[in-house]
Amino acid sequence: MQTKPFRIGTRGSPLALAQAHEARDRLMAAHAMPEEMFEIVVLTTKGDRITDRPLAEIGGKGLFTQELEEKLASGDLDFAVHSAKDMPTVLPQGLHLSAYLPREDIRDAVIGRTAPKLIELPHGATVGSASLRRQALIRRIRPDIKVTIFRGAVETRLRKLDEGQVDATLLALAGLKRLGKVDVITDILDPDTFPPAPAQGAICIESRIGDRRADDLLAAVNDPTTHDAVSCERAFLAALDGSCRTPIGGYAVCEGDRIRFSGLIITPDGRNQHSVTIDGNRRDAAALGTRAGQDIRVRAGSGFFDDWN
Ligand SMILES: NCc1[nH]cc(CCC(=O)O)c1CC(=O)O
Repeated sequence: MQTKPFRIGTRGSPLALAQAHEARDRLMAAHAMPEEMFEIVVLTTKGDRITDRPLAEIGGKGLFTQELEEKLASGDLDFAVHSAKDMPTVLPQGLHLSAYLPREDIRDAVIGRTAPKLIELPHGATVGSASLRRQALIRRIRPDIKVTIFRGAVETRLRKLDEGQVDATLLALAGLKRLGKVDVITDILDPDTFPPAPAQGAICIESRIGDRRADDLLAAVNDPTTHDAVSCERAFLAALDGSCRTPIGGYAVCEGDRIRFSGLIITPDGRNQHSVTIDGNRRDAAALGTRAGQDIRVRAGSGFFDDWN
């Protein structure tokens, strides 16, 4: 019987802590283990420290994960808990995403101050968001809207909105639910017209490849439906661009042994886009995502990516 507690690494934001606690609670329940068997270890990442510049500018993917992954690789941590949406498509050698907790709602939520819905905002209104995808999708509906960079923890963004810095902001419904803040939401966006980021709403657990003790423990909390859907979405992202500089949206839905995926790429001004829908057997989830990404890549041509990079 193992007696040394498992060390679970997480960032320190309220959302990250809520996710780490959810992971620990599910592990305790699945294995009838006491709380003392899990130690939550809080680390600060580069993405947490730099809050005044767009993520794509600081260096894109990996900003929220590098410190955790170093400690995971060195054996200082047994697992790291992340928003799957923040994970690079390529992980450091020796690490893998070994479990996905049951997914929360995948949709984006609007928190409107001067109007509840995007289409009702005043002409020339300002929306705060640092996400290229949200920026592009907003401009597709409302080219007159100004999107300004809006970063920081969910609480910080809500405070800036309250102070009147912007007319509205967009946040993942999943994060607001996990923080118990759904009361601020004024509208929820349809994923078919406003596709979420790949892996949005999913919590993943990263561990060392070949760590049998970790694998045995994590298998009991893995949700196969979330695993397959997110694997498909991440493969789509990987086939297109891992750099975080291209607005990409898409989501997969599993039904029985089938999976259906819809995705798009769109220019930041919202004027040009290519979309794809594909379905197949759940067994081939990742291959379907890859094929969808390659299909879009061929149709868009390299010029589509060069135009603004
Ligand atoms: N990029 C930051 C980030 N990473 C995960 C979430 C929300 C939770 C999730 O999507 O699972 C957020 C904030 C947001 O987009 O509102």
